[in-house]
Amino acid sequence: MSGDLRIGIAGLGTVGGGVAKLLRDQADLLAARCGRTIRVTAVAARDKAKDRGVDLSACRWHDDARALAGDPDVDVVVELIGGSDGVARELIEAAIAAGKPVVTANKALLALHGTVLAKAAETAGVPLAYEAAVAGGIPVIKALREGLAANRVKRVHGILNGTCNYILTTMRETGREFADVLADAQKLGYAEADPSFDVDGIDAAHKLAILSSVAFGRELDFAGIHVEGIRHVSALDLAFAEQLGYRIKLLGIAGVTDHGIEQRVHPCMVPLAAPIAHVEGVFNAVFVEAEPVGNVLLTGRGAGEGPTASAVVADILDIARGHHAPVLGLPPSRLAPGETAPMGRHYGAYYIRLMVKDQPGVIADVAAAFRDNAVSMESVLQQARDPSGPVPVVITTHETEEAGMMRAIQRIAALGSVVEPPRLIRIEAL
Ligand SMILES: NC(=O)C1=CN([C@@H]2O[C@H](COP(=O)(O)OP(=O)(O)OC[C@H]3O[C@@H](n4cnc5c(N)ncnc54)[C@H](OP(=O)(O)O)[C@@H]3O)[C@@H](O)[C@H]2O)C=CC1
Ligand SMILES: N[C@@H](CC=O)C(=O)O
Ligand code: NA
Repeated sequence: MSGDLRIGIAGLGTVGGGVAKLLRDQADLLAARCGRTIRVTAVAARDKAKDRGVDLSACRWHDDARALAGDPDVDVVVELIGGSDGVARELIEAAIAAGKPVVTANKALLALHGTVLAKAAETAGVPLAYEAAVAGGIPVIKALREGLAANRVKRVHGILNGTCNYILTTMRETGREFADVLADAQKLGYAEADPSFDVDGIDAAHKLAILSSVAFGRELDFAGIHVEGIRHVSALDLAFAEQLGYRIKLLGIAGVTDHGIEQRVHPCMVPLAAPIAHVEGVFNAVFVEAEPVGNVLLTGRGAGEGPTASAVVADILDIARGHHAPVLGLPPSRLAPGETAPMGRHYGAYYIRLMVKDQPGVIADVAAAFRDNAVSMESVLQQARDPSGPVPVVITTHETEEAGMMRAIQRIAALGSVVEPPRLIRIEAL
């Protein structure tokens, strides 16, 4: 490709609008960096009349976004609609079939159909770029696929959802309620169209599936990921965590274990001494452990208009320069099958908070449930004394296998003296 690079943008919301503005504002810089002018020639969204904060009157408008794939004035299709099926998927498939490079931020689509789409793109010989889909503005796909290409990755973990990190940080700092803080994240443009994707850990799992595929050279296995969100993290747990020398973060973790590659997303107790404990607000972080490089920590903004547009435009620039790497880091025929180690085999330490009736024998019953399932307690904390109502009891354990821990928790939950479902948070030794 030479001459002007003509861009068609589907979706003009937080990210699409941001991309149009960034291409306008940095036009000279981008042209200097790739030796070509990058122009938006066509756009599509639902509402033609909506003000996008950028003049798009010179662009062709398509009522049907899928028509961008066949528009003769579009060289590159940028999909910023979202959703794991429907128009976004059909547009990307049509663009690949038409031999047009695709840039997308759509992690939901890639997590579920990434292997098939990557194979289609490789077969057609067209780039499928998705830097914005994982950790927004942090160039983590480029880092793993290119900068760290000489390494064998052992483990990758990170804060992959800006909305959850913003909520956990703000709840801890201000004592405000979960729903109230979530509404703020939605106003700031961080949250997904359906915010339950954020708070239930699904968005982080989408990103982890992609990250893990690129890190370990495997087909994606979103269905195999163990996923828990942050709805049950209470102000009480946030405070106990600090008291014990931890901070609670929603982490995505993928790593090599004796039972295969583990993939899990859940709230974690992270030691306050770990750098990731201090990644706050909408910031994301990705920590890679690899040989021979050692440890690499990347941090930056994972959501919002500017950071996400930054990643989308970097992908466009790569295409303008004629630079592209295999979609998932390896030719599709070399990808290993995507299989995930069973969560029951996870081996780690745990924080458990019980609300119990303050009466004799409670701790003995709890300790017996742990003993019978080979779980060794590290500490027990009961601060308040209140014979009239339930009191919190916090237990931390030594490292143990998850399956035994779950059997113990089931037995503890059934005790008459335990008045609420036990709260369990895994402790990560980072
Ligand atoms: N927001 C963020 O911080 C980040 C978002 N992403 C991803 O980027 C993508 C876009 O997200 P975001 O910009 O936040 O979403 P928004 O909801 O802000 O924007 C979605 C856009 O898609 C348009 N749209 C929706 N349905 C259709 C359709 N059927 N045909 C044509 N256009 C349609 C909407 O049109 P209209 O405006 O007319 O309603 C809107 O312009 C998603 O995949 C998301 O996961 C990735 C990283 C960060
Ligand atoms: N909803 C996502 C947006 C970026 O992917 C988040 O909060 O991180
Ligand atoms: Na990124």
